[in-house]
Amino acid sequence: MTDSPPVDDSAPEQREETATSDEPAGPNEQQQKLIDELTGTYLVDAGAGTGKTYAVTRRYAAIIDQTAVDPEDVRLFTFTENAADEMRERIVRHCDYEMAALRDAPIGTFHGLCNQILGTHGFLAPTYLGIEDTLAPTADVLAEEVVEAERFREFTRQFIDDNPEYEQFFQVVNDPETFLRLIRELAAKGVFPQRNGWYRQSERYLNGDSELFEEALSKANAPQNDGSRQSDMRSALSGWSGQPYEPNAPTEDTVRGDGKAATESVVWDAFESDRSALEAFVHDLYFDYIRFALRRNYLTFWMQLLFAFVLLCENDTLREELQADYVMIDEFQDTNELQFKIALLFTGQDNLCVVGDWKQSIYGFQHAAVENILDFETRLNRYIEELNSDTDRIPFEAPDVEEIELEQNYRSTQRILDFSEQSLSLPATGSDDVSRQGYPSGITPLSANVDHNLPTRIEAFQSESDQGIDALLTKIQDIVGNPKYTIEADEDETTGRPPTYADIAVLTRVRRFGRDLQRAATDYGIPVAYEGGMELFDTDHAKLVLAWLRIVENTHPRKGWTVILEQAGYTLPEAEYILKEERYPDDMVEFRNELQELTGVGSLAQRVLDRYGLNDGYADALVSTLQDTLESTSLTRGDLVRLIQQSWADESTVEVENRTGRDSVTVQTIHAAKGLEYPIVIIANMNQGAFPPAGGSDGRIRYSDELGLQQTHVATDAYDGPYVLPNWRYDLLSAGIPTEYHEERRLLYVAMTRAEQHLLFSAGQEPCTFFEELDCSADLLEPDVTPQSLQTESVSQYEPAIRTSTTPLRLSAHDIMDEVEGAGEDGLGMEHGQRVHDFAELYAQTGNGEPSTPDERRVQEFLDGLSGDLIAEENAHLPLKMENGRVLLAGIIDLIHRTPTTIQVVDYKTDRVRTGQPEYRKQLSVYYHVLTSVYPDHDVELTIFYTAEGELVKIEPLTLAELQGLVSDVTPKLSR
Ligand SMILES: Nc1ncnc2c1ncn2[C@@H]1O[C@H](COP(=O)(O)OP(=O)(O)OP(=O)(O)O)[C@@H](O)[C@H]1O
Repeated sequence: MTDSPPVDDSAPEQREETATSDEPAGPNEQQQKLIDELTGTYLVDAGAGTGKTYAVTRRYAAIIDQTAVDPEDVRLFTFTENAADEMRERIVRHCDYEMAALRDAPIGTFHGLCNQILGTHGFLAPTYLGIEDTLAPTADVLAEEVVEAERFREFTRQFIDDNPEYEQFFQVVNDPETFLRLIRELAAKGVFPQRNGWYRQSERYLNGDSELFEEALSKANAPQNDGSRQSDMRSALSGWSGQPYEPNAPTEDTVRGDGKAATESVVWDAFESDRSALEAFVHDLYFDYIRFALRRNYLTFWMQLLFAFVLLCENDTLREELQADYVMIDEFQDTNELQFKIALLFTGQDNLCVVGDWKQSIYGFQHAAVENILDFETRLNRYIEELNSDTDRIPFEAPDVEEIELEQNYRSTQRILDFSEQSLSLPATGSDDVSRQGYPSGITPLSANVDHNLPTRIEAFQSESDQGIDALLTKIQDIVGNPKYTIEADEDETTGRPPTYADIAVLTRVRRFGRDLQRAATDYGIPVAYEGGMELFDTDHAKLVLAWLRIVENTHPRKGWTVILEQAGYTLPEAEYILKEERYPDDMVEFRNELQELTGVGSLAQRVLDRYGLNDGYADALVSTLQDTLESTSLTRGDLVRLIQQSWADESTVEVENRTGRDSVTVQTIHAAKGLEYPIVIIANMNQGAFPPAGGSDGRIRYSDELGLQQTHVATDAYDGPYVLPNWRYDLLSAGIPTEYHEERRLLYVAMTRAEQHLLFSAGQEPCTFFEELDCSADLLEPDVTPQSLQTESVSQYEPAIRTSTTPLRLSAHDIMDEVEGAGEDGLGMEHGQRVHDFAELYAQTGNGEPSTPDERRVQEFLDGLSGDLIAEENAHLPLKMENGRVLLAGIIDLIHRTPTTIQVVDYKTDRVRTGQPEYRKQLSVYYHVLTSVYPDHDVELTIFYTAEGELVKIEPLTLAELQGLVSDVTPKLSR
């Protein structure tokens, strides 16, 4: 803690007012500039609460109000569906369009907009990577990471069996999560495998970036104190000789040199060492996993972006068709490299506007690239060059970038704005020297533009306990109703009102603290509601369901019984006796038998939870998550036991949100609080190891921009192995990259700027460096919580935010057909029809098969007469956007006959009558619209081959609008 004087918290705000909260003056000058200047490339990198989103929505409105522009001509990327909806609402308020006209406008998340194009045009996208499987629009999108993790585990087991040559890597890493994280990270960079090698410029990334590394090395290996002290890198390498490296490792003297810096020639040799075996392994694992997913008909978010990118790169006609005249991206600091490139591929003219705040870039762990905004112009030009290297994909070059600064803040008091400026230059640990890192730490000062008449308090407090929870609760009790913490009130601007619980937000860097606080608060009767990701599998609910599943599925039933008996109050010796004798209580045996009768996992979980009277939000979340997991994967109930256990071990989280709307304190992680604002913010748990969090290192095979693909350990036969030893090359190289805490500082900035009126910091007995370095002295606070009775109306309940399904309603093409008498019948029974189809499929695919009926013979003759490629039994899926949701019409095309210019659809009918033809027309029309989008350069023709007569009948397709009409007739209640 610095010795600076305590903040004078009683001084009223001193600043120039330019607008009042009641009477906003309209856009300020800089906002107006952004709204008025509609063409060209703009970068708005401005602080929190400066009205970026406010200005972007008005700019969008101004663009579409131009006569020559329609909403379809403007693509706007956001980061959540909610943000997209809110944007639409805001836009409508400022333009001549009604909401209905904006419903189909391309405003949405990267995933949403990519999914849309994949649904209509993505069928062949995998072929561009040399994958023969197609991408069905019916593919499930796995939204939950736990589900993907389970699928990936299944994949790795198979991959290990099939690829014994990669055993050395599986010796080094034995948790599939490491690989999945690595694959996701590579995908976020735009690094993709293709059948032979890597896609486009991917390989460049894998070998590291020598310029970047040199830059880092020059900092880490620069002698200190004007050359009198050794470099950080050299001191980090002391103790090298004590490491169990392979015999080929250089000696400590060699790596450390005899001067003040480490020997760089050895470092560069390590940088350039051959890593082709590692690359080949990662390639095969990555490529095979994509194929695995396609074959199981699922996609993940990152795969959606990957395929959309590939499609936009490779299909020139489609890209040109989809390119918009104007492209805007909100929250640009959260984009990863691939998203930036995708947005560029969607940009048809030099009218690009990106808006964000580098200081709020806090999603590095999800691979957001803060450099996208920090080095916007350099990256923009590099990506355009990269994408245009072989053909002109982006129809403009190196645009002039105009930067617009927004400096007025519409949220916090001036005191808070000034105070939060320090966050980006505070050291995060004792050895973290921010001044030497050459990273932006200066902030454009912001001025408050809301009329704040009341004093601001900025305080820090500390207590003798570990986390400081009781002191924090004491402070909360002190704040509520206390005139010292008066906050603004709409009804009375000058005198304000004393705060309630709901005015307070407690923000924490690590999730677990939120739950600990909630528990302690509930014990004292203080209303506190945690919002954000919860470890759903680490609850009593999940443990009981798991225990019963173990018993029912007979997978370690002993473990299951132990939990159940303990829960029922049996002592350990009693439980042991029961287990030994297998004499379980009758009611439990009865319940087990009852569960064994149930088929669905949802109903099983529900019954278990009912038995224990667990019927809260967690229960709902658990049942629906388990149900979703089983539905979207081919897992059995037995596999589910493993999944729950693994998710529990991985601390996997499921989003829950508090829906009470009662008077309770909100507790959130800083990540969850981004974009929100509260009158009073307490940044809590500022303790050692909690901010920045301790541990959490990456896996043993990892990627970094500087070093590319690296393995931290190697499997070796040295020393009469086999052993897994630390990789000396990696240790040497990583010593050349200083550990950086920039994102932690940005998190601190985000946390501070959530406060409107008062800002507090809290720590326990071992505060973190941030807390100690704050320009605000801390008071010692003696915990003195007064137990109170929790008002029922303020009891906070966890309510899981159960994801509304983004999956379209699936219908079969047959669902839109009416039954017609005589149609579909051939008088020879259903089996006859099926046999004809089977024969036709086999003959088309292989040319083999002997016809056993006249119908089959006619099919054979017909097929023999076709000159083009034959594709039999192909799945077809037509996505349709309906008034109130999305529908997917699915069917199977009997035969596609493809020539260089035409696509002929053939449907075999064994009917003896023609009465069904108008209904078949509906079915074939579905195929028509699928195939015209898959083969835009071909003429598509629909035909029915009546096998009874050998007659080929041409069918005219219905329009899309007619199909939509038919769908709405059969789905009057479609409500998704
Ligand atoms: N010119 C203005 N006049 C009045 N209110 C404004 C003005 N500009 C922005 N605001 C208000 O300020 C608040 C913050 O605006 P907005 O959410 O657009 O900021 P932001 O820069 O996107 O914030 P963040 O960086 O935290 O996401 C909103 O309530 C918005 O309506």
